[in-house]
Amino acid sequence: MDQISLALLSVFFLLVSIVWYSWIFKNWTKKLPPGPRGVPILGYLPFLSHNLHIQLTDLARKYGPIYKLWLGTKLCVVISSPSLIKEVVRDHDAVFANHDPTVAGLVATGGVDIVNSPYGPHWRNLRKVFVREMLSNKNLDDSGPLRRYEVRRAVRNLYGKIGTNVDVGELIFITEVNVVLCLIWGGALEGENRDKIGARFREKVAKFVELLGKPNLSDFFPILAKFDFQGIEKEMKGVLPSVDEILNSVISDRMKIMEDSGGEFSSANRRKDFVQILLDLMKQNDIVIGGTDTTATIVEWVMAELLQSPHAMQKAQQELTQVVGLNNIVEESHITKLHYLDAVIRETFRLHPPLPLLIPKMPSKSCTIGGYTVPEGSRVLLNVWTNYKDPQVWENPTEFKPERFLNDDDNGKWDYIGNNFHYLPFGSGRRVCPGIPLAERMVTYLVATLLHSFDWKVPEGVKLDMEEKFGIVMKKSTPLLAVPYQRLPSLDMYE
Ligand code: HEM
Repeated sequence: MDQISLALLSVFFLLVSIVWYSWIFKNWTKKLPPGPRGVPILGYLPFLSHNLHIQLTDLARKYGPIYKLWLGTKLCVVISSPSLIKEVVRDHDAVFANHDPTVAGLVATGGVDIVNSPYGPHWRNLRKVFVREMLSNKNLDDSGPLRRYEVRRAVRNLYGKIGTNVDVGELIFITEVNVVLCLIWGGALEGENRDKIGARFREKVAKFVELLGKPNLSDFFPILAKFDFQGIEKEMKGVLPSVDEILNSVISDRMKIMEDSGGEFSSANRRKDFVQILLDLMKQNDIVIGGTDTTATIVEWVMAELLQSPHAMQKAQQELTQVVGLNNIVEESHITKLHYLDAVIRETFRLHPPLPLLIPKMPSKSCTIGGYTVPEGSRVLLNVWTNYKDPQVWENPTEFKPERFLNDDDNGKWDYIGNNFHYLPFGSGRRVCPGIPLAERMVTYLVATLLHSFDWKVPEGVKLDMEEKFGIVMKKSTPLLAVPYQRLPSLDMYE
């Protein structure tokens, strides 16, 4: 850092102190939640650990289910009991309907994508078209053959790798990218592009997601944002062109095909504003990135848990033999009959929720939660990870036990749509994940196919590492390597 930057930083800290203390004074009369003190100006920032979900859980034990952290000038409120989460996403849903985008997120998307758009007409239009047009039951049913094609392609890809180490996350990522690309644009990565671009794309997406979640001084001292002291904005700007370049090549191919064929976009019954919204949606990388990274991550965790619990792996495979048969291959129509596998997936979502703090929310006005004031503009983290480890609700919470989701009396109790505040892997309320119907189908279909077609083993001499690495999307700390062995009498059915 040069002299000028240092001088600027000193002036800045002086100004911030004034603003900070006057803010504290203004809010003195409000009953803010309890929380650790931290140090002047920086607040709790210097104490944040890299495994934030665990640290926030420890703090909840000390300060209770709602507490505050000062991170620079930003007040962060962490909420972790189901009853208080309900107050946020059900009782005050409209007030908490804004996400709180990071500077990196705004740089990446311009703030006009579904995830980062403020709650209002633009967001409502995008979301409505996305849900009604792209993720409708009809569109999902119509795109079934596309998913089948992609999943079978992944299995064929595995033929050549029998007996060797496979990076499970990478395999699933490329498959899922193509599924989402097909669903949104009707186009996918083809030919040599598939493996070459697919791997490069994954690397860029990993960086993109990492930057989104990285603690950034610009977020905690907005006045500092233009200096970009940590260079996160610069790094994001460096990653974006590669991500866009890959996506744009698919988009422009599809646009050309649609223009040449005078297809559905020019049909008279489509209103111009609707077409514009649809085109806006199609250009959004947040959907492709959000949808693929989360799905690949949970499939990797499911496979890791099953490799660690051979008994559960065997039970899931027995169910597949019964429902699908060894001379047949898995179809999406089998999914609703795979009850044990469904429990395995729900249990994995509980142990390793891909978004352990959901997406940070920002109240549009001050609001009372659990008797405490949550001021307008603060950052609200809903720590669902903590809830899933609560021994009052989950017996032996750290144990992988799919059976806990197999109680007949629980019909619908553990759904994904956010009605049960003890279990919210996809969030809840107005901003609940709109991708649930696709995610649910894809995760089950992918895992079912992998388990039905192959037996899986941990590579010789490798110790299975189950450590989590905190981020907006919480991944395995080391990628899962596993070795496939042929399970079906013949793999010709996949040709
Ligand atoms: C395992 C898979 C997935 C998980 C765990 C997941 C989880 C989530 C969560 C927790 C949220 C935030 C909810 C909230 O703020 O309360 C979210 C939002 C979102 N998800 Fe997903 N998601 C998954 C797959 C997908 C897929 C496949 C798509 C699209 C193809 C998708 C698109 C989105 C979008 C667009 C939003 C933002 C919604 C808004 O702000 O209105 N997700 N997701």
